[in-house]
Amino acid sequence: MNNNRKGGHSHKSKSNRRKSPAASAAIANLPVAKNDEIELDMIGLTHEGEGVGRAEGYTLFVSGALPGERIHARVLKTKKQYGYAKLLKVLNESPNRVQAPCPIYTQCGGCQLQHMSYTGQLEWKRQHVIDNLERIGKLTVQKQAGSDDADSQLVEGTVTGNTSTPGTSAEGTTVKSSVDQDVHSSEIGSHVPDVQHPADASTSVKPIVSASHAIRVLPTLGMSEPWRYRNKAQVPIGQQDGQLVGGFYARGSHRIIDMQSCLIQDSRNDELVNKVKAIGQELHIQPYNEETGEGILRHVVVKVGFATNEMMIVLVTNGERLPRKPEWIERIRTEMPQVVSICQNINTKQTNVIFGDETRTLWGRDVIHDYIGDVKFAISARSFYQVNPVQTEVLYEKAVQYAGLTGKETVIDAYCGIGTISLFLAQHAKRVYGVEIVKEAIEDARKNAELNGMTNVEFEVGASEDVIPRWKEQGITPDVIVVDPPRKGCDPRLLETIVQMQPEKVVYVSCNPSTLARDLQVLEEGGYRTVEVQPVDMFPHTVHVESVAVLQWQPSE
Ligand SMILES: C[S@@+](CC[C@H](N)C(=O)[O-])C[C@H]1O[C@@H](n2cnc3c(N)ncnc32)[C@H](O)[C@@H]1O
Repeated sequence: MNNNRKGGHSHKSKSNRRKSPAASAAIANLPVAKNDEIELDMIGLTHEGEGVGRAEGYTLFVSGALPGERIHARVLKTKKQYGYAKLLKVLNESPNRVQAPCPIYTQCGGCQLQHMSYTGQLEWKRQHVIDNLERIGKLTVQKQAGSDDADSQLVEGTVTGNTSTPGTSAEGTTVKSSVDQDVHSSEIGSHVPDVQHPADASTSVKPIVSASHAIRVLPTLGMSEPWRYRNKAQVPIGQQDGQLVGGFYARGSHRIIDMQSCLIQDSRNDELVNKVKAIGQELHIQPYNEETGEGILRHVVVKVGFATNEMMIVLVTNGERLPRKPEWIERIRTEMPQVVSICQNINTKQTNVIFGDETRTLWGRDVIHDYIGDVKFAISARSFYQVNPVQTEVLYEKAVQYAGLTGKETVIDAYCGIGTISLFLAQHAKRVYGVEIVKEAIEDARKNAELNGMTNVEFEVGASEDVIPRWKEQGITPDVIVVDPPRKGCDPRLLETIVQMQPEKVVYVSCNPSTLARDLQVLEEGGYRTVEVQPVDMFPHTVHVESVAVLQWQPSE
């Protein structure tokens, strides 16, 4: 590549070109160079699940290595502040190391923590939340979950039951006590490294005031059976050696690796996908080719209602044509009687996005049903529905518990999706207002309210940061605001509006600890106190961490 031809390249980038690795290391005064074989102590894990090691103060990221381990590694790449190394041998194993049960774990990018014990994963997830609160939010976290200090900050009805008891997670999974976790975490160093990982760049935030109170972070609520928890599979279809294949893309590529079974997927979904591949092979369906844009079948999407055993299959096709449609329907119906809905989605765009705009019901209903707790949901081909229904109930119950509702309250549910949390809240509140940016999701939310005979909830389409200020002008005064934003967190205008509306409580459901920490800090500066944070393991064996936090309005004297 000739950097001179590229606009905007500085003289510096030009002069950095084509230096040998050894020369680069020497110039930057690095302790290691590319291809060096070294021994390394691992001190942490990034939010992407890579081990973090230090060689004479220089940070190296090593996939597959765990905190607390001493490893033999080869340096793959060096940059000024950090580099990457390949794990060659574990010299001293972490007590958390286990044999990953999935035979394709290292090829597939779906799970990142299968080589870590489940207890270790739960501890790491809690520590990851704490690290973000402290480093990004500049908030103070109690060293021992469950101390009297935090109890004194809780308002009546906020936290009840055994959820604040360290040592026991949801459904009886025992995790180490939080005291143990703190000790252990400093031993295993499962914290955010001081040197920012490139993938962590977006989490960098402004420095701030430290909070004068300490937040209680509870032990992660895990699953007693943390396998086969997913209710939805989305499988790309291709062809290899004349055979129809479907599974997952090999790490960092779009090469499909055929898969018969995924250990985090419900086995009914695996079975249905395998049947569809076999049927497609017999009916000579042409798989879609990403490069040429030719072929017909792009993806197979299957969903199962855990509580109802109803299944849906969606064949995503590159155009309206699905050859031998009656045979498809007949075969699926007879071979998988749980299927109540067979749909076709049409996607002609050259894109990574799975679904196109048009969905047709080929046979049966256009929705399947499922329950979370007592609330019934209709799930259509494209509607968003949490993929781990068991833990969703745990998460929502926690959110309702934190809201501390008595039946008299007005509640706003921002980023409400298809109204799942709203309907949970509506069972305990006077009135709930839900807002969501996707029109179809709000249509589903309204249908779901009707399905459950709930009349004390209303939904509006729009951006939370636009709609809620309007509600404020209209005189709506919420006692509680619940937010469940996407990974990028809440819009600053929404946070500002919350501070102006001053609801007694804010319940923040988050899928990203770094933006949670950033937003909590803003709310703290606006007069709220974060009382407690509960991490919930919605995605065992992956690095994803869900949390729910409760904040109390606490105006300065
Ligand atoms: C993490 S999901 C939560 C959905 C829902 N609470 C649930 O548990 O199923 C975040 C939702 O926020 C929606 N969203 C994204 N930006 C938004 C915005 N500015 N205003 C309102 N909703 C938004 C997304 O479409 C998505 O449905």
